[in-house]
Amino acid sequence: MKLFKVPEPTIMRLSLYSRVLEQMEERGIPVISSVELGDAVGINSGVVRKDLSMFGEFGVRGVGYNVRELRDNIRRLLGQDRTWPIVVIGAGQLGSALAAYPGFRQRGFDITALVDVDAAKIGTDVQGIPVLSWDEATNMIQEKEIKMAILAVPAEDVQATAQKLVDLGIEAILNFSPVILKLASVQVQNVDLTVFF
Ligand SMILES: NC(=O)c1ccc[n+]([C@@H]2O[C@H](COP(=O)([O-])OP(=O)(O)OC[C@H]3O[C@@H](n4cnc5c(N)ncnc54)[C@H](O)[C@@H]3O)[C@@H](O)[C@H]2O)c1
Repeated sequence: MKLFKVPEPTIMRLSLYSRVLEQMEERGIPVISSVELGDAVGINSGVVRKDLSMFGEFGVRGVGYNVRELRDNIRRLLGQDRTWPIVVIGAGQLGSALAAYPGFRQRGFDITALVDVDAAKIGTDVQGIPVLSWDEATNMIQEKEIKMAILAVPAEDVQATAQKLVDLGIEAILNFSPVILKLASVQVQNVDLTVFF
């Protein structure tokens, strides 16, 4: 496959396609057309065809795409064919719920630990995932070369915490805290669930 930079909206659509293809594969469906895939994710089939053209010509005109082959290609492109260790910062209600969600692991994201400053939480676990102090987490992030973090701390702690993560070598942050992070040289995705209502 060619190496190229895929635009962010395309990446978002690819992960939707990947999810639909996963369900198709589970149901034993071998082939899917661009119209069916478009209908399943609510996107025009022309956009689907354009997105998928980056994988070359393996779609068969008038027949469709091989479900497994397409899914494997998309997974590879999205980096879902390997495991990414992640730390969750903040073992509160949100951080604990995210850590307990099994879907992350199914998609190759392995939540290795939670980190908290609350002595009552440090040393406990969330469904087997340990809650560490910053000292413990600092060692672990460096030893395991963890590059991704989820931020679920109160607003006032966000900027300093994010900077600490960058200094530890974190390269991508999914930020749930209600602060728009200003950071150079790292990928930040700010998530506000209320936006989706
Ligand atoms: N984006 C969204 O849609 C969305 C939804 C819900 C909550 N939130 C935000 O997520 C954050 C967490 O919410 P919550 O309900 O889990 O809060 P919470 O109070 O239950 O948990 C916050 C946790 O962070 C810990 N903490 C504080 N400072 C820390 C630091 N420097 N390092 C590590 N841990 C630290 C606290 O001890 C606590 O355990 C808040 O900022 C909240 O506004 C966002």
